[in-house]
Amino acid sequence: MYLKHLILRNFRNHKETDFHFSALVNLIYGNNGQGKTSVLEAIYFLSTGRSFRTHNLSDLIREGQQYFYLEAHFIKDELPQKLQIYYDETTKRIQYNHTNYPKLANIIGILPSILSHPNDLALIIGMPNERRRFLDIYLSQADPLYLHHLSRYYKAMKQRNYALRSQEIQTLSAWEHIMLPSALYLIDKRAELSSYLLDPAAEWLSLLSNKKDLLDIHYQSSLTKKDSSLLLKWEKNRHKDMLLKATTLGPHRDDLLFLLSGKQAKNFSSEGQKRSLIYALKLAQWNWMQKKIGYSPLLCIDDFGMQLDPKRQENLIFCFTRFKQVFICSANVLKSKLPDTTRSFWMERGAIL
Ligand SMILES: Nc1ncnc2c1ncn2[C@@H]1O[C@H](COP(=O)(O)OP(=O)(O)OP(=O)(O)O)[C@@H](O)[C@H]1O
Repeated sequence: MYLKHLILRNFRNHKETDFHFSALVNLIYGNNGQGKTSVLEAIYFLSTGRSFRTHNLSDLIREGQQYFYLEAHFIKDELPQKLQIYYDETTKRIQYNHTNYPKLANIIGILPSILSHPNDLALIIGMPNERRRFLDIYLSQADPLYLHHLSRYYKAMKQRNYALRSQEIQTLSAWEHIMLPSALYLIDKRAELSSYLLDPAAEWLSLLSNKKDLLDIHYQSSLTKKDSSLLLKWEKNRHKDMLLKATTLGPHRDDLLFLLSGKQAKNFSSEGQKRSLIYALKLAQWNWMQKKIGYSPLLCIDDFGMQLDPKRQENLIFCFTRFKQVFICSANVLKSKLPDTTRSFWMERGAIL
């Protein structure tokens, strides 16, 4: 897949910006606050129907304007395709080729992408829910059944929590029986993804760090080999859960552990090592998604090379040569370090100069 042409109209600080991208590396560079990240935000929006900076679509409309419009022309399955999104305070229009879609959620999967953003650090230093979200987002994109079980599990668990709070002991078992198949599906798929990510992520990290950082990933599940019945555990925990008014065990409490050279990255690794680990995970995710969907997703990297030393930055650039289409945003990356085939766009006040 290859994003050829992108139009941003009244999107963030872009009035009307027209990008003709290279099928390989694209560098969007310029000083702070000029509209670089907004380009990646537009690509992410076309990919997921969401922004990674706001839940409020009005924030995306250029100040003083009434609407925003995005148009992407891309080649997929060797065919030229087009995706358009228009939004004003009252109307949303989503058109994929000649079909109109009612909801933004319908566009998920049309223009798949992997984004690396500075906030991704939360994946390592943040709470376990950040790491579960990381797994859930990618599993849901690639497997509709996962999304079904995720929603089914959380809905049933909410009901179980309600029953715990209102002391309706007789209904607990029914909710637990609904939660069980979905819980098992979520745990199984998350463990599978974690173990799949390990090899490519370890390989990318070794490349980035000149073989210094050795990665290990463990999915910490509520279901262990020693104690394999969730149903029995929920039953055993009912008294405790009733006191705490919440379900204390299940995939909603699971976590992902990142170890660097045997030590927990969250507590032991330097900032540059954590950033390198994030890049390695994102590149591994790209590998995983490509395998799942059968073609290359777009790779978007915001604030390229942040906190990496020059050698690691150089290694990261070398990694790009293994990918198809890449979009890099940076306020300071040197053009000369990037491959000769890179197409560069210098941004100033929401326009290409
Ligand atoms: N709805 C909007 N209308 C107009 N301008 C906006 C809107 N939303 C954000 N901006 C402004 O757009 C500018 C560009 O933001 P963006 O994050 O894309 O910049 P950037 O070039 O990536 O900056 P940095 O290098 O600092 O990350 C910012 O100055 C921001 O205040």
